[in-house]
Amino acid sequence: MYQIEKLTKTYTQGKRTVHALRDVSLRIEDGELLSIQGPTGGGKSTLLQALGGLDRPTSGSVVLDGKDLATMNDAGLTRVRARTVGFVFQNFNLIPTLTAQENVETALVPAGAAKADRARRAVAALESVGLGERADHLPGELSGGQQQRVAIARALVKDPTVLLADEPTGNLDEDTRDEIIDLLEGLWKEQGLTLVLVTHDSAVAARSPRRIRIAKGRVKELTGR
Ligand SMILES: Nc1ncnc2c1ncn2[C@@H]1O[C@H](COP(=O)(O)OP(=O)(O)OP(=O)(O)O)[C@@H](O)[C@H]1O
Repeated sequence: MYQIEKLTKTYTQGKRTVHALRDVSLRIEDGELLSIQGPTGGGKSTLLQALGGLDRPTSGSVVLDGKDLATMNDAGLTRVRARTVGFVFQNFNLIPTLTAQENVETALVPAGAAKADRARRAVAALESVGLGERADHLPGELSGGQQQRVAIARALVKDPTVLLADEPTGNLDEDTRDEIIDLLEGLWKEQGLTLVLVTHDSAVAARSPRRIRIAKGRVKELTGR
């Protein structure tokens, strides 16, 4: 469970101070599927980065399973990212010179998994996203939808409890978008994940049981909680 209290993030751009998040308070239950919508520059990615311990807030707290990511030391944050939280991005962020399997295996290195264990788990993760046959393909030999499947396998191979997805369908056509959302929804249900999905796409957000909107750094519930 996430308990976020008075989360504020400011950036300095030259002489200007940008308030990316202003006093955001939010609770996200275990196993919840939450989508985040809002205009560009509203603070969506900043919130996701705070949830994943990728960036420290200016003030406030982000408590995940009783531990505050806002004040945790670097070693603690590395552990959270290695074990507890998986990320999926709009641009897939695969390493172009590594095969699909090798890309997935990279996620197991920080937690110290042995080579044989990494290989076995990476193949199983690729199978779970329907890409068992493509394990030895390079990203450049795969379609956008297939590359995003590899990225999803990489995010989930470490058995995280939380999956954070930042515009995961932003670079895909409508059919592929629907396939990827079907896949994420299926994995969310099967694995009991907490899934937080940033999306510009109302058709994607409409499938979430809970939706929030972030604009000018402030959060509004759209589903009447
Ligand atoms: N590293 C940074 N340095 C300075 N300003 C930043 C930085 N990251 C984000 N910002 C600013 O913070 C505000 C919120 O940005 P954020 O990326 O969270 O918005 P967003 O809702 O995800 O937008 P988009 O939909 O375009 O991705 C914007 O004004 C942005 O310019």
